Amino acid sequence: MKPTHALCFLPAGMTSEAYSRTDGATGDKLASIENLKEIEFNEKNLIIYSPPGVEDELSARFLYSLAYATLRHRSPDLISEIIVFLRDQEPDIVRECGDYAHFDLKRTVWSLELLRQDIVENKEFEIFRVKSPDTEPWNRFLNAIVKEKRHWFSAVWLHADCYMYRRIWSIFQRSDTLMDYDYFGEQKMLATKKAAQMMKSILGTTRDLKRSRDNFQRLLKLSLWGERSAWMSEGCRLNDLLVEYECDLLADQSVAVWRDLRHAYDPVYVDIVTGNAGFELFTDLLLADYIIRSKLAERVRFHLKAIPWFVMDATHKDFHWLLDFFRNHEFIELQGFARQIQQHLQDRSFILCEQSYFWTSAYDFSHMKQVQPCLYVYLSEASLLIFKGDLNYRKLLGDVNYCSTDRFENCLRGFQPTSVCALRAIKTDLYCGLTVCQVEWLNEDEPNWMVTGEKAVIQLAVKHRLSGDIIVAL
Ligand SMILES: O=P(O)(O)OC[C@H]1O[C@](O)(CO)[C@@H](O)[C@@H]1O
Repeated sequence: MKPTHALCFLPAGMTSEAYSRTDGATGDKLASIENLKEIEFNEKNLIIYSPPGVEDELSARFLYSLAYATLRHRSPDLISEIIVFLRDQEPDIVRECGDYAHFDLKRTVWSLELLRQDIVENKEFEIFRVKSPDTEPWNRFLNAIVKEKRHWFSAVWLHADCYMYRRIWSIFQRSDTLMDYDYFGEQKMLATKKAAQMMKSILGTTRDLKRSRDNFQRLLKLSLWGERSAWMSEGCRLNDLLVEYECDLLADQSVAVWRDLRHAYDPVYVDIVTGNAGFELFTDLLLADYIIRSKLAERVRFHLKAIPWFVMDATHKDFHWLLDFFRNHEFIELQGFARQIQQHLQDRSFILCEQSYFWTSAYDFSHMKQVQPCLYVYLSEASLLIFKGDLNYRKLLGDVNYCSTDRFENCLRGFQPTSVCALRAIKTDLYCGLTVCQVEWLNEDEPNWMVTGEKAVIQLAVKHRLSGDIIVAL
């Protein structure tokens, strides 16, 4: 069942009556002018005054949707925040990137302002002109979108979201001095530093955990909840928190994941398509370390992002930065963990997969077999493929507004190189695999529950690999 989002995502400052009564006669004058502007924008851009229907693709063309609220407010705000950040950090950036960065920054800020304006005015998507390894595939993707879906507010939301992050990156690619600069790097590093104490105490609690179903579930759940900020607060205890979070798990197939892994044929590989950097990446490493030490698999392979992505996503650079951070930290527990990871990398029980731009394309995963067959085959060598986070979940479902009770495996639309597990803290109005009425009950309690990241799911679609059968026929 799908919820009605009628009251959840009204644009800021707007009442539901304002939509039904457009005369603006009541209330404060300024608010009415704002309301009128919104109405004008909506009419000009053919915004539909309803939430998406079942099996519609999410899009900002639906007024009552998170996509609309994001494109109308959050995305332009995010670009403004980058601009403010660049201005504040100019002296540091010039120190890091060289004197000429001063001039490049001016041009970069100007281009970011234009991009912001593009979104605000609902312009058409443009093809990319700056040469990068993924320019051609991106342009092929953009050229294949039907004309009516090439604008920010008419596009599939997933496409618009990914396109925005790729556009931001391409602005930085235009200048020699800033092309390697990670504009989200500072946030990722600060968050990691804040979490050091917590990571130290978790390492203390999880050291030498024996192979058991309970311990596996504990580490899987830790990796799921890895981005919750409560972890950072002083004095919180791992087991207490995991117990407290249990009631926020709307679907929990962790036992099935354990069973699937235990019965997998050799050689057992587990692939993790990571989400956020910092503390969340630390929890992924902890899970991977446990998988190797308890001999559940002989190899864990990590897929990281090739470019700065959705603010906190982990890139290869973030991975190496985290290792250095641990190595040089005053806490001996963190130093020890760095040595352990280094050892896994050396003996190839941990593999950092070759950088793939597929993860930072706008393709949903059902297109992988056709667009990136080598990656599909590579993933099919694994016995278990774990996807972290909300964005990966949207890519699994192709941003299709499935009925919330539809089975997870039926919503993957053919993408199943192997057993697929989603560890997802819910941040978007998109779900499947839930029980009847679960969404309605949650809506009654708190209409915005689906954007807070407080509820989560562990879901699994099993695909058994036959013994010795590593390569999947395309
Ligand atoms: O870091 P995560 O969990 O992948 O979340 C990214 C999500 O954040 C959002 O920007 C919404 O908060 C979505 O567009 C996206 O799905």
